[in-house]
Amino acid sequence: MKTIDVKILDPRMTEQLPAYATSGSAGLDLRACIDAPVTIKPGETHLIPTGLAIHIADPAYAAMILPRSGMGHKHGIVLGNLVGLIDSDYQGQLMVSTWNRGQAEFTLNPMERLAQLVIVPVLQVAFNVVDEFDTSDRGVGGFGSTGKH
Ligand SMILES: O=c1ccn([C@H]2C[C@H](O)[C@@H](COP(=O)(O)OP(=O)(O)OP(=O)(O)O)O2)c(=O)[nH]1
Ligand SMILES: [Mg+2]
Repeated sequence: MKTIDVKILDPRMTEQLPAYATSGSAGLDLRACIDAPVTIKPGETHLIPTGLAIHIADPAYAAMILPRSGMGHKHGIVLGNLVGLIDSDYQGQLMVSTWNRGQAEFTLNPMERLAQLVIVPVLQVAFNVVDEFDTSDRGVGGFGSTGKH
């Protein structure tokens, strides 16, 4: 397993470092490091601190912040940026843009698990400028060009 550096910015996280819930888990749950409950009205977005900073350091990796399915499906709590992308050289606090896309108020409690972090491989590329591409099966077809069924 790869190891990355983490800074604990909120002492409450010392005992609750994100961990894989099962041996096959892809995500590490992030907690709302807030001092008091935060009520998020329908349509509102709040930037919620997680009490942690990570430094991935290796440009061949990044982290993504994704919603938790239960929060998104049951409570309409998803991400204001839809997906958070954490650069390998980012050293600041992990922040969760928390959007209530539902119809009802949602109260986020201190240290509640609100989103999840996934570490993913990344390939950095250089551009080779061309006038024409080599022929491909798809060509420029997209946006439903292969039909519905
Ligand atoms: O949900 C998120 C998304 C981003 N970040 C941090 C880590 C990331 O490396 C940095 C910049 O994110 P991004 O590049 O997506 O935002 P930007 O609006 O382009 O800001 P910048 O100009 O700082 O790159 O903000 C978070 O903490 N949470
Ligand atoms: Mg950016």
